[in-house]
Amino acid sequence: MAPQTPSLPRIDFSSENSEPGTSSWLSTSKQVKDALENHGFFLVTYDKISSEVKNAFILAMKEFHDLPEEQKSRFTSDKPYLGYFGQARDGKPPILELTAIGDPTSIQAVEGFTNLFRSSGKKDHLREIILSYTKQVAELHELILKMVLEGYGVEKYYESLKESLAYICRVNKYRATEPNERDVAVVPHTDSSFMTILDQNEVNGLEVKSKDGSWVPVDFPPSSFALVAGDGLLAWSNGRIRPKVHRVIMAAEEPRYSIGLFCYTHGIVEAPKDLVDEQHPLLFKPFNHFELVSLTQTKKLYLIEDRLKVLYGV
Ligand SMILES: O=C(O)CCC(=O)C(=O)O
Ligand SMILES: [Fe+2]
Repeated sequence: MAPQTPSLPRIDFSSENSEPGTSSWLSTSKQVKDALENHGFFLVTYDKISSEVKNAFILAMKEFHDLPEEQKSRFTSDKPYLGYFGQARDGKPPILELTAIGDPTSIQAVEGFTNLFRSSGKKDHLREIILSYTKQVAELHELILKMVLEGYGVEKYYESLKESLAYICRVNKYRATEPNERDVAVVPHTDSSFMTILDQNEVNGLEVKSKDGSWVPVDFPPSSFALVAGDGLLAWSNGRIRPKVHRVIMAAEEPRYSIGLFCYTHGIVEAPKDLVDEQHPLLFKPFNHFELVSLTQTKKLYLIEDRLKVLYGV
């Protein structure tokens, strides 16, 4: 039997719980808010994304990673956080190769990626798979965001926030490890996104840091996704939601594929005035979200949990 992760909150988004306006919607929104404030993390069961769509997406990414190094490396961008990255370490294949596609719900952006493949049949097929998967996970993001706003009684801001959302899809491939090899493949960090939805193949490896400092391995139940709070939610909630520290440990006979759909805003991140009062003075100056992403990368603030305070603290 798969190991249980009892200390991590799990929320069921079956259709009757995620229909806006119903009483179950209100109680699910409360669960979302409580899980985010207490853990910065939850597992969500959501059966609207079929296993066929998910498996086709993972297979497509496997095909990409099976391409020769030279071909993969041609996927680049002028933005420091997009493109393909994979570097051999100590003469061994890299433990982690990552591929970050900006704006992955737009046809043009996805074509920038699928154009790496030579056959036009393959390009069309991959484009459809990527768009189908990322659009459905983006819908899940929007549902969660709507619940967060509902939970704080500020759903009036939902439409304008939704209009400004921007996504990055990052696929991580972790190679199988050798017997007795146990690699910290992704060091402890928090995400600079508003929030991130993580999905994976059947190989575990993600761990989240609990309040007592211990590491809790995350086991993904069927049809579930992990929701990780990032810096954007910290600023927007005016300190009520803390980003979750997480890492990846690889010790597995099979490669692990994980997919992160990182949710950002195109514009400025700031706490709504309703969440600022005498008990909750404003903690961060309004900031441009993609400036934070660039600074995190170029100033090497990736590992600094308090980077928002350092950069934009009031
Ligand atoms: O592979 C995972 O499960 C998590 C990866 C991660 O934390 C990240 O890409 O920011
Ligand atoms: Fe992360």
